[in-house]
Amino acid sequence: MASLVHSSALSCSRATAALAPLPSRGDCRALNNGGLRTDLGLCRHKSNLPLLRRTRCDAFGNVRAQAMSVGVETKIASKADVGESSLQFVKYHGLGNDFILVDNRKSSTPCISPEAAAKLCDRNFGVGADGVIFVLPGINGSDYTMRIYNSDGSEPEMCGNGIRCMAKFVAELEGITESRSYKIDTLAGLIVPKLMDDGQICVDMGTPILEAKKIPTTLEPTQDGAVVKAPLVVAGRSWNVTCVSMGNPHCVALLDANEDVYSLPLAEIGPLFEKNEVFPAKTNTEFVQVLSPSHLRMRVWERGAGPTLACGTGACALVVAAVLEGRAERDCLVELPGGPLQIEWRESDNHVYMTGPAEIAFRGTAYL
Ligand SMILES: N[C@H](CCC[C@H](N)C(=O)O)C(=O)O
Repeated sequence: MASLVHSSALSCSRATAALAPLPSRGDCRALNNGGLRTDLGLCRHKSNLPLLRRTRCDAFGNVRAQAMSVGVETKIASKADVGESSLQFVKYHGLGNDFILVDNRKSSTPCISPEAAAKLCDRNFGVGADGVIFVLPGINGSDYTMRIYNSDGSEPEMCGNGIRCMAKFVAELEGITESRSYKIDTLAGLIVPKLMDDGQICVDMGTPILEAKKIPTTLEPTQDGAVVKAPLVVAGRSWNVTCVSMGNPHCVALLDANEDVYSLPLAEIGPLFEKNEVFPAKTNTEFVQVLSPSHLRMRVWERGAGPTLACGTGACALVVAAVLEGRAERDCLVELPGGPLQIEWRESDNHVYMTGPAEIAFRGTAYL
């Protein structure tokens, strides 16, 4: 599938700079020695997007000293280059955990397939994202329904950063600017994000699930039916893991106090946890350094998405795990590679509350 992305963020830079005299085709070819196609007298920006007009490109396809016009309505984009259908989307992120959001309110099923979603998530040939989130009509009294596909096309039950982004997106669709809560139905049950006056979103993430077979894991329970500090050998090391579900499965490995979480070979060990046989539905895995009883530092390897800059359900799961292991208080600052989340596992109602940001990045049209 040729996927060309027209991004208004790019096209809005259309004519900001005074156009220098156009180089001849040769200049473009000579400058553009990255083997990029210029047979139509056009450079292609490094993102492989066609530029409307010849322009100076450096060897890496970077546009230089010229405004660039980018878009699928380019005259050269033949039908062969552009698929038959397009998809309007808005790109949001929660601490760098980024998502393509789609207004799907007219139907109760996602408008594109998991395979198409995976292609859109490709960071070279698509929009690039950790997942695609669809806003569907509410059911059983909820305001909306959230469905999400990971960047590998798999469908998880829930996404913490994603539901904060969805709350912001829905408020934009409705033209809401004041603080309000939404009841959002998910495969993990009813989740309630609240837009706060300060722009943050506080989400009632519901109750953590600890029963081993409901994680699910085949690890033997160690504490009241839960898997707490259980040994699991991965990559030749025996880890102590605690398993928590926030609707989606999490394997939490709390490190010794003096071990730097950024010293771990995440790319090597992440997949070995994700696809480990003791997790029949695979798992998200959080590696945690306890800086203090109320300050935890984490890295994550996500099921179906790999290393991400943040994982909201993971941050919730790790606070529950750290409390169960007696290493943290119930209200913690969780430091993720993309930024901080405030997580509270409230004793009064056994619910976990997550507070953090959600930011819009750009709007666009994707061609499928
Ligand atoms: N990859 C996760 C879903 C996204 C979770 C994460 N991005 C979050 O913010 O909670 C899974 O397959 O369970």
